[in-house]
Amino acid sequence: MALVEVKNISFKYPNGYLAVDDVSFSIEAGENIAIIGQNGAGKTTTVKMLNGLTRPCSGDVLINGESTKKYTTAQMARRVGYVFQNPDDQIFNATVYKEIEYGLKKMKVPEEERERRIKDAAELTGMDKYLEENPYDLPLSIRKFVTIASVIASDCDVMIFDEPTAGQDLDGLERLSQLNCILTGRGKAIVTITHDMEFVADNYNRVIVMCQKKILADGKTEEVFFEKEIMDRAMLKQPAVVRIATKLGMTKHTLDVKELAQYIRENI
Ligand SMILES: Nc1ncnc2c1ncn2[C@@H]1O[C@H](COP(=O)(O)OP(=O)(O)OP(=O)(O)O)[C@@H](O)[C@H]1O
Repeated sequence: MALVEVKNISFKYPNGYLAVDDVSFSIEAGENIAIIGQNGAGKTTTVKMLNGLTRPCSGDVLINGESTKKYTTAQMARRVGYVFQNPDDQIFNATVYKEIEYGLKKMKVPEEERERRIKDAAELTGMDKYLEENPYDLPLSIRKFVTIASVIASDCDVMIFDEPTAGQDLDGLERLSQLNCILTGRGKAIVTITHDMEFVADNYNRVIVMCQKKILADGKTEEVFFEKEIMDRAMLKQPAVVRIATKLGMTKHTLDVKELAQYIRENI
């Protein structure tokens, strides 16, 4: 049984706009998935239905085989954590420590366990040096890690990151890569919405391409990225390694720059 099963979900906003149309996919524990697509494709609306922030108008989302219809949004937050695109939609406590602790107190996690989880999440995200700071005295890129730390501390099975790479420097991107590895190693499923195709090529085994409210492709990253027609239809730019390999006529689909360099050395 898959950890998450999304079955034919659709969603219409109150103004009647259909934002997601009959979308289905499943997620296994330990999977690392990027959801990509142009602005307005329906990515955020789709992932919000995974944790109950938005309820499907039709279809269903099952977590560990159980329909999310039975759960309140608060109950869902224990299973599926969501890091908003804009951290300022999420942060409201006076210190980083209290911000990470907030959800744990709500979940009535005992004090000792709370402290252990806060320490772990803060160390993983590099927030350990900011614990007594007011989040709003920190730059946006760091505030994003404060919200990531809160979700890590909540220890959900599924963690959704909406545009985590936006505004991050190389250090932030490397930290995100490490987090992906560590969290999937712990059996967490990571679902990331991003417009950063280079980051996807380097970090995700599977991509879901959304286009005009529907899923256009769902498969191994190297296979999908080499399908120029799909990438063009979704208005997505292929990462540099794919464009170079294609121009060179390399038959093997690789996203590995070292492998591409070796091919060039041996063949050109
Ligand atoms: N509250 C709302 N009311 C009406 N329409 C909305 C609302 N929120 C989003 N939409 C519309 O739904 C569509 C899908 O939005 P969504 O945010 O899911 O797309 P997205 O793929 O995540 O885009 P982006 O990459 O820009 O975040 C867009 O056309 C958007 O304008």
